[in-house]
Amino acid sequence: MIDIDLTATVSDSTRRFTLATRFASEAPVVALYGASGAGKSLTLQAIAGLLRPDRGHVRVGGRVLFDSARGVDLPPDRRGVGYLFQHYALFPHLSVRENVAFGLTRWWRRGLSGDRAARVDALLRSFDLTELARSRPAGLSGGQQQRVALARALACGPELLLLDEPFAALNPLLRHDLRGQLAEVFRRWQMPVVMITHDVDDVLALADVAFVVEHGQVVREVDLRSGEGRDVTRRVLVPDLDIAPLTARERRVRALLHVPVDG
Ligand SMILES: Nc1ncnc2c1ncn2[C@@H]1O[C@H](COP(=O)(O)OP(=O)(O)OP(=O)(O)O)[C@@H](O)[C@H]1O
Repeated sequence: MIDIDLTATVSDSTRRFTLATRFASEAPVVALYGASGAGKSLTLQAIAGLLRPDRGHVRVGGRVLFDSARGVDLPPDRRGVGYLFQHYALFPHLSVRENVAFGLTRWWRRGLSGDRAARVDALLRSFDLTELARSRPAGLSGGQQQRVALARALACGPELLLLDEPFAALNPLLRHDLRGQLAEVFRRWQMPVVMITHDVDDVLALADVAFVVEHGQVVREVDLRSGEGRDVTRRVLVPDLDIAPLTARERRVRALLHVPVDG
């Protein structure tokens, strides 16, 4: 269960933006969907503890991560949250293995103990990165970089995974293929996910519930679990099916999200 109700104000010398976001869901995969600048990344940062809200609460699976009324404000490293940054933010001077190990930062500085080294190796295997372990990120494909970033986000054993535009760094063809892979990661790791996107196809392929964000506020909730189930995810995994016309469900979801049916 994720339960968010917060307000935050960010400003610099020329701009001021107010976030007043509120949503709650028990769905495994929640999407925050909205246009660029709507306030999605700031919401994710507030959940992760990278942005301090003015007031409100952030609760995840019964744990209180932030509650202004109760004086609770856990630091990022105690929130149990894995964060996949937009464009992945891999460290260019570190190898794949070192990047993944960085998810265990505090121990990394003093070297990895046996247990943690084993965990990193298991993550590398799990994301099919073992053979790339000594490579630098610049030499990797977009999909490989995404896998490194996911492995790093999962290294600390988080209870919630936050994904900021997981496909933003990829070309459209690769996005299509990697949606299926990400759906597989969600199934395998079985942890709640909050994903932000401005692509309706990400929502259709991956989310159970979508919250539409506009001007710093959640204005609409769309439950994608009703009706035909996860047929759209199957269509992504079987690309040939993608040439089929939109299903009735896709049309309904696009209408709810206010996306043109041919858009
Ligand atoms: N430190 C800041 N000072 C002033 N304005 C800011 C600051 N940080 C973000 N903003 C503004 O707040 C708004 C919301 O930003 P946010 O990054 O959450 O948008 P977003 O919905 O994630 O957009 P995108 O999809 O492009 O990443 C934007 O207009 C942004 O310019």
